[in-house]
Amino acid sequence: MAASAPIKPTIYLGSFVHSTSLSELELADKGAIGVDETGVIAFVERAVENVEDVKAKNEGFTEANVVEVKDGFFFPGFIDTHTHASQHPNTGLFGQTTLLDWLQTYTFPMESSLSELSKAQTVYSNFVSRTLSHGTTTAAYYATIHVPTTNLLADICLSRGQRALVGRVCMNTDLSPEYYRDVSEEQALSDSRASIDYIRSIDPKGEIVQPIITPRFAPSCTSTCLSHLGALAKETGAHIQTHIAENKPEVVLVASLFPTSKSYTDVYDTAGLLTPKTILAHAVHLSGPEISTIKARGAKISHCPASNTAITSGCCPVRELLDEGLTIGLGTDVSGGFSPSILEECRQAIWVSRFRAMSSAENSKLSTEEVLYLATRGGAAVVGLEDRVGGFEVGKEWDAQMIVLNPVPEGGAPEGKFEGGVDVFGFETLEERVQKWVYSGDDRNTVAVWVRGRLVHRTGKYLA
Ligand SMILES: O=c1[nH]c(=O)c2nc[nH]c2[nH]1
Repeated sequence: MAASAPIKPTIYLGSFVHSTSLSELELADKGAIGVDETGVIAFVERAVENVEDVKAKNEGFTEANVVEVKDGFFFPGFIDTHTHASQHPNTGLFGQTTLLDWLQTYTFPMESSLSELSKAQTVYSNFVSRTLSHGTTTAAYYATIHVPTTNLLADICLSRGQRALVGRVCMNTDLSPEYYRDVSEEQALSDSRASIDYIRSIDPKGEIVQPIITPRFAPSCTSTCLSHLGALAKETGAHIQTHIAENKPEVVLVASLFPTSKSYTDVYDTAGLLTPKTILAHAVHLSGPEISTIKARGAKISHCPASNTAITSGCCPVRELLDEGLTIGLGTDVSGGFSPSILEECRQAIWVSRFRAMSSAENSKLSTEEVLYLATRGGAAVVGLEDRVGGFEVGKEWDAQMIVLNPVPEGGAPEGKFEGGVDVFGFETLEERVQKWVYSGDDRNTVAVWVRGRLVHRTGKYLA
């Protein structure tokens, strides 16, 4: 279905849960959320006893569809602020490597092979299906240096209805192998421009897909290349994504490659790459002055805890970054990260914060409420969609997932009865159900997913 084709007004009936602030969730037991024919939330009602009354009193909803959640709740779609679609086949493959040798051993060979259209079609279609199945309604994607297959990823997101920022990766230094690098600064610029133009041609209003300028990271780009990309961002108003201060040897490498820069952050700042539309992934090893500069420029942070642990980059001081007032979302960072699930990233963010609390930083523990905020409203602010998605308010678009929690049945699973690894017994409060989902849930609990009111994923038994 075309992204802007009208849909039937629908009332989403039953419990809903969303963040109202960093530390608070609203848990509404008997909700009714009306979504109009454009996919926008028209009303949000609480303590609903009878859906017929809701239909009668809301103009345009007398004939509305009703989608009811039983044994679960509606939750905002997840926002993955940093992931590499092109590394998906490597998910789980990282061995004992750390960032710089991991790139050479696993990442560049895989990415370079995605010049092939048929392989890219298979990998990207699969990854979009996989992330949707985990409730990811928006993703900031890295593709590869290849324009045709980067554009293909944007086509796939648009046709599947997943919101996406799609980036053609730029890298022109000999950190990358000869078989996989931009041959010149000019090519990095012109290929980036070509991909921006294409993505804007298929979705001129950027309702579902938008381009994002993607210098891989400072060691992959010459300062001229970075400056060209900063100027391109200014000219086109496009978003920017890159990596920063992920591991210590990388920080040392940047200092040696850019000896006149004050810091890693300064390399990007000098090139005009730190803007309110910039997403900086990792940010594990930043100094105080760097944090101040990032804040002053309004750039955003993608916290990628699974990846930071898997390739042993470090423990990002998220509590301190939040206290400094930075805007933060979560990123799966496949395939440094080993899971395409933002729910998994919520758990990993909590664990990393607790390991920090047990070692040095007592007050660093993140709560369930806080990570769910980062996964939704925080992520929305990171990708510049905070006015449109991330929570359930009138005027926001219906990007949502239906979560169902069922106990494991004795002797097997009767048709339509069993979803996932969360056992509920009927006496849990809604708050307890949410906690249990965060710690033991997975994609089996995500039985349906919508973007702008359109169904983009469902399990076989639901909403057939
Ligand atoms: O986690 C990461 N994944 C990458 O692909 C990458 N490239 C530079 N720095 C990186 N970090």
